[in-house]
Amino acid sequence: MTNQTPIPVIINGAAGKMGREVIKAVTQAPDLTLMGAVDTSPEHQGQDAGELAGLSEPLEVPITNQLEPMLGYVAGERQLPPGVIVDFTHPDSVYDNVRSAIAYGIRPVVGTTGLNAEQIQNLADFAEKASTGCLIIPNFSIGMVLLQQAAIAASQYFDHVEIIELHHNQKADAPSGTAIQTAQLLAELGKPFNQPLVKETEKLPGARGSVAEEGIRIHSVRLPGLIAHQEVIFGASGQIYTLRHDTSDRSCYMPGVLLAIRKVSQLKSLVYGLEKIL
Ligand SMILES: NC(=O)C1=CN([C@@H]2O[C@H](COP(=O)(O)OP(=O)(O)OC[C@H]3O[C@@H](n4cnc5c(N)ncnc54)[C@H](OP(=O)(O)O)[C@@H]3O)[C@@H](O)[C@H]2O)C=CC1
Ligand SMILES: O=C(O)C1=N[C@H](C(=O)O)C[C@H](O)C1
Repeated sequence: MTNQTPIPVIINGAAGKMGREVIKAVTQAPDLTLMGAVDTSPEHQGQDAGELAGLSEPLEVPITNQLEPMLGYVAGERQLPPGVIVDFTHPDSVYDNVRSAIAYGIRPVVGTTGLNAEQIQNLADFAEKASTGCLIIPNFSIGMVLLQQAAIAASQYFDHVEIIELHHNQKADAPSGTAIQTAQLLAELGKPFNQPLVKETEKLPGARGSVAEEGIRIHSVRLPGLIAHQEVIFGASGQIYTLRHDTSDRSCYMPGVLLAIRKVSQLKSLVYGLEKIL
């Protein structure tokens, strides 16, 4: 792998919590080369990406807010393998970012959550027409994939399930992308969950959480001190079965991010979920 020409990588949202981790991870990977670091945050314009990520040496890659020129620059480097852009920005901008990247032939690896089903379908259509790989991964940690697989297995035997997701209080979207995906995976079984035994009244709106597909409920907690956590709680007569995943450091996402960067150029369409590329 190290003898091959490295894959050019752009990080969008490079100055953010995830972006800084990705700068470190990409820089340490011999088969990848960081060519661009994009972020709209005004206070970081022109700052060196290595310095921003706390590396000992500068990377000579300045932060820029100019996404399209950066996409054009990397797309123009014809002697290099196809470029990849990793997006950890904001739910409001990710859709346009991904469309722009595909238009330039740059393969998106999307960690940003908050895309709705219609947006994902539009991006899938766009990627298909362009024959361009695109990965949308609501959660890059292997522990979450394992939790979801255990939850799918359990859902065949339990008819009642609720999801609690807990995150830091700088998170823009709720419920989390991971919780929505977890509910979708359980709903694929095609059976209704949580048939009510009584007529329920919410004395305060939202007390029973949000209702996802097949009646699966999701509750969102936001507190300083948390990073990212999820419980899937199954209930049946006389027993509770709880699955829980805790993130203590954002480095847990980096093996999944690097895998996605290496895999996305082998794809010709949009793929959703880390479990599909493991
Ligand atoms: N898939 C996964 O495994 C994970 C996904 N996430 C998701 O990733 C996203 C980012 O999370 P996190 O790093 O914690 O967020 P941060 O707010 O720490 O970082 C986002 C960065 O992107 C910048 N930004 C905002 N809009 C744009 C834009 N249009 N173009 C370029 N840069 C932009 C922000 O600047 P400014 O601050 O000035 O707005 C900020 O520097 C969220 O959606 C989160 O849910 C997070 C962790 C894991
Ligand atoms: O904002 C976060 O932090 C996270 N976002 C993703 C989500 O919405 O599921 C992944 C992980 O939970 C961390």
